[in-house]
Amino acid sequence: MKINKPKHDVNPDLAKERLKCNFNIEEVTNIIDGGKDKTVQRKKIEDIALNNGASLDEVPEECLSIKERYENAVRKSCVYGNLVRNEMLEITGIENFESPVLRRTADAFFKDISPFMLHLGMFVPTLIGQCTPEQTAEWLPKALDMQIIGAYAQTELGHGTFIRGLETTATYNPEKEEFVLHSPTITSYKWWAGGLGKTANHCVVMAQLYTQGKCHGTHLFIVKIRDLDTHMPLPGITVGEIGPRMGFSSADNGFLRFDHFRIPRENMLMKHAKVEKDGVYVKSAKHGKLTYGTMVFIRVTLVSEMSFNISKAATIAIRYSAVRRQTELRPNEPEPQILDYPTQQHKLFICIATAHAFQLTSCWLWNTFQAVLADMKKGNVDTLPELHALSSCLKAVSTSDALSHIEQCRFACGGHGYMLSSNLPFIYSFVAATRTYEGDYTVLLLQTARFLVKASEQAEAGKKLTQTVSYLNRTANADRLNWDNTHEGIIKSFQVIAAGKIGQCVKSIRDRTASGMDYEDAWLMTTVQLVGAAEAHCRAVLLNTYWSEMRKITEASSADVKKVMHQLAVLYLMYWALEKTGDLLKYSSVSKKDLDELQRRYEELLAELRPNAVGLVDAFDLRDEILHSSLGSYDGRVYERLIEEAHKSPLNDEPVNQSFHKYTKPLMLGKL
Ligand SMILES: CCCCCCCCCC/C=C\CCCCCCCCCC(=O)SCCNC(=O)CCNC(=O)[C@H](O)C(C)(C)COP(=O)(O)OP(=O)(O)OC[C@H]1O[C@@H](n2cnc3c(N)ncnc32)[C@H](O)[C@@H]1OP(=O)(O)O
Ligand SMILES: Cc1cc2nc3c(=O)[nH]c(=O)nc-3n(C[C@H](O)[C@H](O)[C@H](O)COP(=O)(O)OP(=O)(O)OC[C@H]3O[C@@H](n4cnc5c(N)ncnc54)[C@H](O)[C@@H]3O)c2cc1C
Repeated sequence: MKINKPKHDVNPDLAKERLKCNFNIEEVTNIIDGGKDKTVQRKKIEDIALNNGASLDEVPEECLSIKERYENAVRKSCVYGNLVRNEMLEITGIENFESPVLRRTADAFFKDISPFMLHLGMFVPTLIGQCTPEQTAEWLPKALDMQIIGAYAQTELGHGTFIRGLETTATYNPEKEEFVLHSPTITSYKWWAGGLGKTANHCVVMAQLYTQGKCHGTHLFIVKIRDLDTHMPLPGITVGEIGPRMGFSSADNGFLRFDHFRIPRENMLMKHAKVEKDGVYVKSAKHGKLTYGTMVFIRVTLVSEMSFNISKAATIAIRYSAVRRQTELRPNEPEPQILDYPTQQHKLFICIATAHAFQLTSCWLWNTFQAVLADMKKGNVDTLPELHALSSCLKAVSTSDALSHIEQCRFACGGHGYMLSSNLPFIYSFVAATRTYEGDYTVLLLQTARFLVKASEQAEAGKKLTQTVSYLNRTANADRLNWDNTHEGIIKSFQVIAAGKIGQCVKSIRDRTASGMDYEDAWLMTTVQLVGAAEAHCRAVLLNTYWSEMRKITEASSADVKKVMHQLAVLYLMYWALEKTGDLLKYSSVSKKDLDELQRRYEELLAELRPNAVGLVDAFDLRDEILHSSLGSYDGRVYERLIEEAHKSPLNDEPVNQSFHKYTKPLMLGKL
């Protein structure tokens, strides 16, 4: 594999690490990309970005003012958008406009985020999923060609989670064949939509549909909010940016208020329901929640997005840990590389394993999603509830795990990890938002719990369950599992934990209703346990999927690659078994001796993986221009880069800052 040659000598410690690596790095890269041809395609697309000015910021993004950051991000988005439409989509195929490769390449342009991300990320998928064929023909080519730029305006100031509580109204007027969009209250302001504040000229709006005097619940509408020539907001539209946030600093999350704003009837997205010219409401969907389709789609894609973000953080922290030396172990001996500390390995190797676990699970989830779409095309919506339950818990757990692993990577880099130039704070604050957006962590786990409680009751009644919950059929009446210290045994024990927790929830709800509580209150009182049960189910799914997909995907691999991929998966199983010892003690016959043995094996495994650590992150094949990190670049010039970045601080533009003469000196002289 052609590695982009570093311009400088590689740090000697890092160079030695690469010599220690005992597997074929390119083979692992191909596995991660999904095949050799995919690696070639990815590199081709990355080359297009890198040869066209990506990563060329004279002043680092973080040193710009809010306005400058936004304007710079728009400039780069236009260069990038143009490359996407003219060159990259030709390679991926237009149907793969959401390809992870495009997403990954975008990072070569944006350290933080593109104000156009939601255009491709949510606006376009909504058009694809919610339009009739006529509407698709009208809007989609314009959106893909970026003749119109869109946002997804669902959340309001008063409601994000509870979609049924949204207050924006779309009232149909049959005389004019128009909908009137209105924001009746302060809490009905649309709030948060990415790109809505300053960038978008269109948006998809979720609003309560009224026709013939009746409310039919939330539906989607496409709305032009700005003049395409002047970009001025149209009369009846108040639109702006919501203000600085923890991350997303180069984008324009927006607010939007409608004052009796009129749109043509055809602007209701009518794939699943429509309003006839005379105002008659017709529902064609066989499932009530198909208008939520974009959210399901994004939840599915976020699992792969989390893999990518963990792989960036792990690459930075592991390369840095190979370069960094700290603390004498024995007098007069060189200080060890911090990567030699088992505590450091404990923080970091799980990140490599998790990146693989999420990548393989995301491919499996994507295939499940495609199968459900195919079913729905044939009019069968029976598989949707399982997909919703699965995508909800995997979105919740993958974003939450990614966040804590990335924070560990930052801890692993000590003080330098706190520098924006390390890129870890950017990655962290980007991922922090994913735990909330597209469905809050707790809320989504409670969605999965609804499905699990029903499934458990069906298992109790002797019904055969679908694949991801079929373990409930086997474990419904199991009390404590006999501990079996094999890999399959660990996976089974997680299924028994999940089944036990779900069973306990069902019992709590029944006990509470039996003592006179109504079902809603009994459910509410049990929600802490229900979240735990859904998380346990998700862990069982993740462990099982990672293990079985890893074995499948490495069937034809070389022995060394097989070995290291196997070691990572075993590490993942052991890590989670040790994290959940309380649950294992409760639901299996595991003994203190078994757990001590597991701990010993885990520590040995860290040592076995140690020589391959740098090779494993090199296999993620993240070019420096995508990584943007003073600590994580391929050549390991950590200290030189930290100094170079420090010199870029605008505060170093002059030797004395004017504030000295204005304020400090008068203070020193007692003249203030
Ligand atoms: C041009 C240059 C471009 C440069 C950039 C390049 C970028 C490259 C491409 C980018 C690629 C990828 C990046 C992607 C980035 C995305 C960024 C996203 C940003 C964030 C966007 C948002 O946040 S949008 C807003 C999201 N909001 C939410 O998620 C809200 C959460 N709430 C809900 O989902 C629901 O309201 C609820 C699930 C909590 C409950 O809903 P509701 O009250 O209506 O339902 P009920 O409780 O009554 O349930 C009834 C039954 O329905 C079931 N249900 C609920 N939801 C669903 C569903 N979605 N599907 C199926 N079934 C569902 C529910 O379980 C109930 O079932 P029963 O129990 O059987 O009754
Ligand atoms: C960076 C970012 C970008 C975003 N982009 C967009 C966008 O482009 N378009 C868009 O429409 N929206 C967007 N959002 C909004 C996002 O989807 C919502 O913030 C998210 O769905 C959570 O809703 P909320 O803010 O109302 O939180 P709330 O629902 O108010 O949550 C607050 C707390 O209450 C708890 N809670 C709420 N309901 C329940 C319940 N039923 N049971 C138990 N606990 C509960 C939650 O767990 C949480 O702890 C974005 C948000 C962020 C942070």
